[in-house]
Amino acid sequence: MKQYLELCNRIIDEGTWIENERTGKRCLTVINADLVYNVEKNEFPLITTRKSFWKAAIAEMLGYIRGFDNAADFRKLGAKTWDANANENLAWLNNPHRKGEDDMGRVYGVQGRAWSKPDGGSIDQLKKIVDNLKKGVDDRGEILSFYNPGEFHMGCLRPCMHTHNFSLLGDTLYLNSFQRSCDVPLGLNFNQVQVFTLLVLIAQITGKKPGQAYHKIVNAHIYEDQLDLMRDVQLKREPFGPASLSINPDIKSLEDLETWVTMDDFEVSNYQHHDAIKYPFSV
Ligand SMILES: Nc1nc(=O)c2c([nH]1)NC[C@@H]1CN(c3ccc(C(=O)N[C@@H](CCC(=O)O)C(=O)O)cc3)CN21
Ligand SMILES: O=c1ccn([C@H]2C[C@H](O)[C@@H](COP(=O)(O)O)O2)c(=O)[nH]1
Repeated sequence: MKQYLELCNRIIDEGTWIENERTGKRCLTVINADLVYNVEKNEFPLITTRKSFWKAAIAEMLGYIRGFDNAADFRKLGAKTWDANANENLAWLNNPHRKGEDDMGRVYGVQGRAWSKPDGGSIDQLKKIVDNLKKGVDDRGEILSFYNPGEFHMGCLRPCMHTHNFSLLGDTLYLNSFQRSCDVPLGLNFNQVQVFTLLVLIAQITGKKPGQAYHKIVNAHIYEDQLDLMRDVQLKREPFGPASLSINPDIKSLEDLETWVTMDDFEVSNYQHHDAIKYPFSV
């Protein structure tokens, strides 16, 4: 929580106003933030200075793991987060690659599970990582990358958290996650939960112990219409102590994650938080 608050304060104290063409809004912006989550000690990085909808964040990550390309599938799992990008952005609505209502195109999980090969067929990056880690193998290239510039024109948004790099030291699993662009009031609240949960899940299904997760953010911003709420409401509140996450121990394989897992398989304890804050969302 402390590192989140420090980043928010840093943006407010040192940020530069940048005009963003895609959304037509100005963003108060800093470059480079490094967050670390202690997954080993189960210090779940939930924001406490407002209510966090952590189940939607995990649902979104599970949708990426399943390779979803449709906002309706995310909704069924419990995340409405892709509705706007799939159905309200004019550039995407006019894109000939859009397959209709709720289609997100070739984004995130599609790249993670079915990266198209130029010579035909596709690559399942996540399955390769899980298979290797289960055997105790880290080939120093255990990388799940959603960033495929050759297919940006076929998706509604370029991935923000674009790369997850796993590493094995003995039987401890580490994760470095890279994010190019971060909406700190809304997105980061979700992304922290996702990095943490991804490491816990992959450690659990490969029989490893989770260590630390390292989260690198490049462009960290607050949109102009979010600033007052962040500065005058959220940052005035006193944070509470960390919560912890528990996951159904029956989840044992990638196939389990792909087939029967729901949000009922995740529980949070000791989550003390202030009231919800409704931040504006920019499409
Ligand atoms: N401008 C922008 N910011 C983002 O954070 C973002 C995007 N676009 N586009 C793609 C995804 C979608 N994400 C989202 C979308 C919506 C919420 C959101 O509205 N969260 C609310 C309520 C969540 C709920 O009720 O389930 C929140 O208070 O956290 C969060 C992350 C993160 N990403
Ligand atoms: O997981 C996510 C997904 C998206 N975001 C934010 C970051 C930006 O505010 C927008 C994406 O806009 P770009 O113009 O493509 O950078 O969505 C996030 O914080 N986390």
